Amino acid sequence: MADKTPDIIYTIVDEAPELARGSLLPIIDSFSKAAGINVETRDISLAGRILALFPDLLSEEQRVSDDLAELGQLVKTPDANVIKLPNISASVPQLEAAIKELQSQGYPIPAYPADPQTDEEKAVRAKYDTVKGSAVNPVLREGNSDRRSAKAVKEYAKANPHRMGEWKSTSKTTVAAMPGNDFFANEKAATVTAAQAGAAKIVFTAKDGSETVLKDGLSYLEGEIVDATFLSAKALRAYIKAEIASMEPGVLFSVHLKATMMKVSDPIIFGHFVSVYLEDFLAKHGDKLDFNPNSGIGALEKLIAGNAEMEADLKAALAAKPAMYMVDSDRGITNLHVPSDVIIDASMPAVIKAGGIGWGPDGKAADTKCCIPDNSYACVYDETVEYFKETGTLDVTTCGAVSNVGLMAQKAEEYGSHPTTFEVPADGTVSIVLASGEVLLSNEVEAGDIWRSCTAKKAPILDWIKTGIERFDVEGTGAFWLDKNRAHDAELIKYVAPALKEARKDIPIMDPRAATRFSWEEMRKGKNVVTITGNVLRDYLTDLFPILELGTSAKMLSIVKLMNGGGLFETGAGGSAPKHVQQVQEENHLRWDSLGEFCALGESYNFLATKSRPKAAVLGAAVEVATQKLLLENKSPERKVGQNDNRSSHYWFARYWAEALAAQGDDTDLAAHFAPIAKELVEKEAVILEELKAAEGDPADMGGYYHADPAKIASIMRPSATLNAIIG
Ligand SMILES: NC(=O)C1=CN([C@@H]2O[C@H](COP(=O)(O)OP(=O)(O)OC[C@H]3O[C@@H](n4cnc5c(N)ncnc54)[C@H](OP(=O)(O)O)[C@@H]3O)[C@@H](O)[C@H]2O)C=CC1
Ligand SMILES: O=C(O)CCC(=O)C(=O)O
Ligand SMILES: [Mg+2]
Repeated sequence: MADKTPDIIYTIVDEAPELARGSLLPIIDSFSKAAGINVETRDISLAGRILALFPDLLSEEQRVSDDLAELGQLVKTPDANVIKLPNISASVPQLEAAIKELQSQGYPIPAYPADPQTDEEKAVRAKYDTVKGSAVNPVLREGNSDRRSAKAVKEYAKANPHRMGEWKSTSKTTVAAMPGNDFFANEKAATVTAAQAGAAKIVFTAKDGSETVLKDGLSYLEGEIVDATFLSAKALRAYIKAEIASMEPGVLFSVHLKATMMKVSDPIIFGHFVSVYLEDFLAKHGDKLDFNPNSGIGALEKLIAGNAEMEADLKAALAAKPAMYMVDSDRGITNLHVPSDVIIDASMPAVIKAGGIGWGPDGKAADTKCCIPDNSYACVYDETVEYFKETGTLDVTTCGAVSNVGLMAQKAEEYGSHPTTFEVPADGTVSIVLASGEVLLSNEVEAGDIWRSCTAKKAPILDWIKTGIERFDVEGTGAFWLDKNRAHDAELIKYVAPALKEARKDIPIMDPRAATRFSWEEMRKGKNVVTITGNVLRDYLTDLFPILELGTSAKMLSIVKLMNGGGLFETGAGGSAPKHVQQVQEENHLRWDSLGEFCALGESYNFLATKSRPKAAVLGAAVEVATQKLLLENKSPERKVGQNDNRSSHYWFARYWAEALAAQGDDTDLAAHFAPIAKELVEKEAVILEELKAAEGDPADMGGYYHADPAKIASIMRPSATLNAIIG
């Protein structure tokens, strides 16, 4: 770790937010320096994390530090002040593409061993698995989550309603979950007692009595909630077949999972959808091909490219099934092409915002059946779809704001369950066995079932309840989203109910389906509502409500109050917007909106100000003024070449920020420093905007996708010499 913790750490990430950093960070650096605040970067990009795995194979110039490990330590200290932008949570196809790109740039790193055989291959695979999927957020999120829209952002959305598709009561769009034998139905849970605390392991016992330790070295704290559940592979396949068979004509078929965050379970579930969809093709050719359905139809297409018979058979196999919801109909990318293309938290709100429609292979909009296998959370989307069929399109000019307080700290619940998730090898029993030999929980399973155990620790649970009550007091309405009929939630209620009683708070505890309807009804009346939820619902709801209310979750304020006193300020509630990068590559227009970064930046300065740094308070207050003005003056990015884009919105942000600093009276030094800067930014408006606009229209060469060339990015993102000279 560096000698002195930087005042603020800004993260180097991937895709659109990384492009945006190229233009925004120089502005932040320059403004911070004037206030004696040092801002440093740390690299948590996918490429950076891959390179950090192989110091021994790289030359000195190629070697990079393991910044994620450093940040993982830092967030456990009170000094942490980290602005975290969204990063790629890599699926296997993304990981392979990033590795290939790095190899092509001369980095001698090994290929991803899809099917490791030798010890060496197994070791490489184990390394790569540490960067696969959501490998960053669970490490940094040492606190619970507080996500809401800033007042100015919400007011702007009400005054400037975004486009919404029309909901009709005749819509044939539905959500389809498994009839049973899923994670929800099979869940068992226990709260660890003082006597049970300590070491534990997960053991598989086959029918013949032979035992395999699936995971050793677990350790439970007193008060920790532990659960064990599984999803039956047979039941899953039967459900997929039944849902395909019962498709209505004209309706698109789709599946919505989180193969990135749920990196062990969900790629397997995705693979079952792929193999059932392609059953005719795989029956004929499967044996001849080294194809893992978990990688998707995209991987299969690459494998069979050039084989005319197989290509024709694949086409026929797909044509024999109902039309699929498309990721990109122009390029023929289906829902089942890549496991990370359709990610439920973003994909379901998009369907709902559009009025219950997806896009089919013909490029036309159509009603869509949305398969979400597990009943734990499918009910939220099912209830939402039914609610909109009943009540029609949401009026965003009058609806209230829905905020969330989510139990997230210390790898809470499903999002921390990757090391304790297994595809069961044979029929038998999976048990959690304590050091005493006591079996805490066990499930009878069959070969292929997906078994998993999740935990939630007591200290984060108590902190979450406290934070939830505080936000409820601010908003005035809301609920704890817990289902007394779900084993894990029933254990949580044993914490929540007494805490509410002790605090004399009358906050309802509702199951997710009831809470969904309650929240839509309350917010439709114009009320502000807090949803106090577990980790998965935190993720899902902080896209669902904002995407409908604000048009995008990128505008959310996303604060993680770290358990040991530090602050982690995330930008928005969404991801890294690959489509935005595509547009830059094609016509050099970046429609990424940095409003999330502005909100996080303001909070980060305000947090620094609490550590006796008064100038940070001045910068923070001015960021808020600038952000409000930017909204008021409509200077956010738009979608088309020639309109405002990310870079021009940063010009306006810098200008309004400098103007606010020049105008304030709390710190005369800062006012004097920024007065001439503000003046120059105003005077040179026309030439700066002209320089920025002149850069647009033609394809842009980034010199790499996952590991772009910093010089090329700087020239793409900072094309105004005039602005650069003023910023310095
Ligand atoms: N916190 C994190 O680190 C997160 C990371 N991810 C990662 O992000 C990647 C992409 O995920 P995906 O599910 O496609 O979701 P995204 O949130 O990246 O994108 C969905 C859509 O939301 C809109 N959008 C998102 N952010 C902005 C913004 N700042 N300004 C304007 N519009 C925005 C865009 O719509 P349009 O195209 O219509 O303009 C975009 O295509 C994945 O690799 C995933 O793992 C995902 C979620 C969180
Ligand atoms: O870490 C990830 O993969 C996704 C995180 C996410 O979607 C969220 O926090 O909203
Ligand atoms: Mg999310």
